[in-house]
Amino acid sequence: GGGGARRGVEAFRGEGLHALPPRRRPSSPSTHSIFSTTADATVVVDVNVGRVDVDVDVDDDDYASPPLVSPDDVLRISRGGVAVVPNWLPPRLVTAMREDARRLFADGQFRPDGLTNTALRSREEQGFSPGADRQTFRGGGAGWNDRDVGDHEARLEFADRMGRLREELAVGLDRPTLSDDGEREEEGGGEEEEGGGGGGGGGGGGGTGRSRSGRHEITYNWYEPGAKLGRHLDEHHEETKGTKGWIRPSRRSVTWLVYLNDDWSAEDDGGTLRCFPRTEEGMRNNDVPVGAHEGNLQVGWVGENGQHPVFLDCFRPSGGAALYRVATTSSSSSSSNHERRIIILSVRDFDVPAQPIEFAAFLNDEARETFEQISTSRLDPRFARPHACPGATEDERDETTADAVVAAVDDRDHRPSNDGGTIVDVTPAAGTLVLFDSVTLPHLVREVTGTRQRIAATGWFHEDSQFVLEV
Ligand SMILES: O=C(O)CCC(=O)C(=O)O
Ligand SMILES: [Fe+2]
Repeated sequence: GGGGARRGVEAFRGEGLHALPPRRRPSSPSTHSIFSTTADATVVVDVNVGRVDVDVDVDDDDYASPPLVSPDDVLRISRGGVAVVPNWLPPRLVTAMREDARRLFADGQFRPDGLTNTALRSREEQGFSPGADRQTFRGGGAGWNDRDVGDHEARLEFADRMGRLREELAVGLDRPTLSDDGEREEEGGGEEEEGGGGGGGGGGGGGTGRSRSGRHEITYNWYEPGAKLGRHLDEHHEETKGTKGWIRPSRRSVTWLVYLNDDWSAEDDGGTLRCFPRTEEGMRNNDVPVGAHEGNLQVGWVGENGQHPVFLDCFRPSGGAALYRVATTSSSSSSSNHERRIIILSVRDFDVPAQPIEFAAFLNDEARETFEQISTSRLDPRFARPHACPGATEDERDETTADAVVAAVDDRDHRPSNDGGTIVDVTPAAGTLVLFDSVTLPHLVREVTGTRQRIAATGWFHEDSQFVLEV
């Protein structure tokens, strides 16, 4: 292969460990070796015989690239934080992709795909306005890697890099099915919404959302001046999505964003990505991975710092559902011997109601005191359509109701939901990578206030759903 080693060097950020892929390790376990890597060769120092072998016959594609994400960042993602890595994408590729996106935009290859607050109204009512709505490129006829549109080679190189990042996350986050490429999901099947509640779906976009090369999503995002994206989550517990929740074989697991904007100033240009992660203290006080536990997706937080993930198990032996958290106790004999136990937080097993769902109603008194819900109408405009408002009648499905909801959403947009959360603002500067858990981290894009377009590559790494309903 060509260029693998060079890409590896460009990826190097001067931090983190240099891991060799398993196949480069010596076949004899008795050989005690010290490894180090350079751009051109693998140096094997054989301690036993005092001899130095320089293996220069390394295939570029086998070459051990430096990690694309640090262990610290992986830990941060797994504890409900946001990983931000400036200068992650080589400038050459940033430029090539920005030009590619511009050309595709001029060729009419982008589609409206907004989750602005106007998404509270139905699509037909909405009417698309380029000045307010985000637009997305999901690939030409043959998907992201379509040779017939734009700079196919730049997109291919980028997809390859994201594939390597995905493999690292599969191991680092212990989400093994992230490394599954998956068969292409059947498209067609209509315009079903990923978010289940209508609206733009935060990039969900439904049946045409998948890259044609697999189940993972990879897109370009385009915001004209004036455009923004309301606060939302990128994935929700299946059972909170209504009847459609269980039909997909995979779900969004990790959200990634790579910005392509040269000389972007948050002050002049706006377009800040605002994230609502856990606080540093909360992350320190939690040793349970966020997002899902044994396939049960997270629906909230509990604890003094809102630090403990709360999961929803809807397949209890009773046939009902329960809310629980996971406690880790290290046994006294050995600190490496951790025991995980489940603490049920709901008073009794229950049937998950239709949206809007208030899980707090099912919790015991102590848990209810600190419970903070995610995946809810209060926190996601996709679920806050007029007909989903508590007490809304048929007559109330009008602009007035919608505007009231919009105002409430706007008001809430600019502060964390409670003490367990904090705000992290990210400037969408060229080459910056952002990663977070798709289930647990609310986020929004503030209005683009300058005169330039905000351009990004955006996508989702998928992992297996808990199971697939045969329909
Ligand atoms: O463009 C961004 O910074 C965020 C986009 C986003 O949240 C989404 O597409 O779901
Ligand atoms: Fe999003």
